[in-house]
Amino acid sequence: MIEHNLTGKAILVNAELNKETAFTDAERRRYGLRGLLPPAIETIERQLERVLHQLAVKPSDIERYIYLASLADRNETLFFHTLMSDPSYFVPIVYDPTVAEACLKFGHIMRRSKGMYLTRHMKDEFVDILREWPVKDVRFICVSTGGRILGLGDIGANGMGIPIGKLQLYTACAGVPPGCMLPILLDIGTTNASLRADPLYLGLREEPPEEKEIDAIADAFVAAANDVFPGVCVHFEDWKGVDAMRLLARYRDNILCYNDDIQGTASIVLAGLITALQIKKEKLRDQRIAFFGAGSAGIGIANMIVSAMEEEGLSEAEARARISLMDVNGLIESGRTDLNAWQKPFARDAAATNDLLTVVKTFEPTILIGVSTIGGAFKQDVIEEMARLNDRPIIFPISNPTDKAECTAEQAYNWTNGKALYAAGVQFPDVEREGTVFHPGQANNFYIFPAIGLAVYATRPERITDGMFIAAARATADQVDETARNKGMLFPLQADILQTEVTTATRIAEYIFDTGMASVERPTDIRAWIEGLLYQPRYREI
Ligand SMILES: O=C([O-])CC(=O)C(=O)O
Ligand SMILES: [Mg+2]
Repeated sequence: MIEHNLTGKAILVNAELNKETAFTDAERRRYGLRGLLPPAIETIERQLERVLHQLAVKPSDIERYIYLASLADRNETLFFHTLMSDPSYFVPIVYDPTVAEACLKFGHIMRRSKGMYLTRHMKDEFVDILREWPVKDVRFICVSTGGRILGLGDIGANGMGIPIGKLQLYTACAGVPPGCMLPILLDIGTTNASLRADPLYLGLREEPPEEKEIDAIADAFVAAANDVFPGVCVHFEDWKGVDAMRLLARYRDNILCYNDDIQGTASIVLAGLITALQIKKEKLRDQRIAFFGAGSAGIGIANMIVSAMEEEGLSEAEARARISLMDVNGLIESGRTDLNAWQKPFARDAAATNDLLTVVKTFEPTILIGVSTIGGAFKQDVIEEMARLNDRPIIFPISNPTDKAECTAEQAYNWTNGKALYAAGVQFPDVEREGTVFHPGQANNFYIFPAIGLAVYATRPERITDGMFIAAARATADQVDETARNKGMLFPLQADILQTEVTTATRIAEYIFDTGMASVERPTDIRAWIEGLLYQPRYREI
């Protein structure tokens, strides 16, 4: 039973309460809905049929995205029922890659405002403004400045599509109840001059301030969020890389927060590597890993790999020596004077170069990871060299959306004679080659952050640690069985995403209890307890 004091039309425009044609006769009488609805009384399954019919006649995924966004505004239950009925079909529509197009066009396609917009000019009033949010028990805030959205760069307030989409996946992929979530766009301005010149742009038409001011705004924001919503988890998403790393370091030991681009991405890449190395029957500690890209994702992955190698007995220095990074200015090597604090520990004593092929030839990596946002950066000669050096090269071009991937699945399989163990940030279709079907993996953090969310929702820890993300990686990898691995599959099936993430969340929760970080009592059966908390996309009595 949902508590409320609404009647008539007010119920039909409330997305949480609205059931449209599924209101029973008794509810229609009780709330004065009789003449406001057509006489048919339908099940949610019949309503889903109508949704699918309407989606089928849309000409493109962006149109389907717009339709689904309006459905979410109108009828939350039916929206999640739709997503959860076929996650492998719907995730690419409400999330990457379609959400990329939606963000680029955000000011043009917007219908109804969702979540909250806080601007830098409201800094002294963040508390009062957050109190305007109608829900008091907010447990998750996903906040972005839009400073680096996916591989699209700075798109300012257009980035709002990302906090909205990420939080929808907490529910669709891990069953976290949707009412406790708040997407926020923290508008600090944008460096994107063409957006600032677009008459339909919805954000501040200003350059962002300097780092010190950004930190002051972020400080005011996290303080206000914790003041208004005690116990809230702040999920940072798609900030400019250096801001992301600096602010994670600033807050991770002081408040309940995480950065999905740094920790979530690292966790899913680690999961893919664990599976790939199970296929190869090798250890992580023996690998040599080359990164093309050394921003927040690259550094996040590199650091998590170092931690995982340390667990296998290497020292930190030994682990770092097995990693080579490149950024736009070339190899991260000790002669560089432009390295940031997070890159410096990875500087190698090697000759300066900005040629990836040279790095591959000299460093001889077993694993190549792309986090550069430069589409097509893994050229044929680079991939062929990886195949010459390795019987089964591991190739992970993670940048997204699709046209930013450093190489496609088809290229990787063709250029390695089908030997590559491949995963990208977006889902590429299966590739058929000389009678064999290859299944490219999707190393996307959506396997991880909803499960972290569910575990945090259940156990209420005071901090989020890298250990939780490593536990999530291992749990995800453990769910790829031998039959799947034999087919070269690196991740669990997306069709089973809810079961997968509940299992992952159970493992994270166990870790949280084992390490004494939970603030609730340990139940005897953690999985059953977590299952009891899951949101069900079914109509409840009102
Ligand atoms: O959203 C995604 O698909 C992955 C991600 O975090 C990013 O690219 O920033
Ligand atoms: Mg992101």
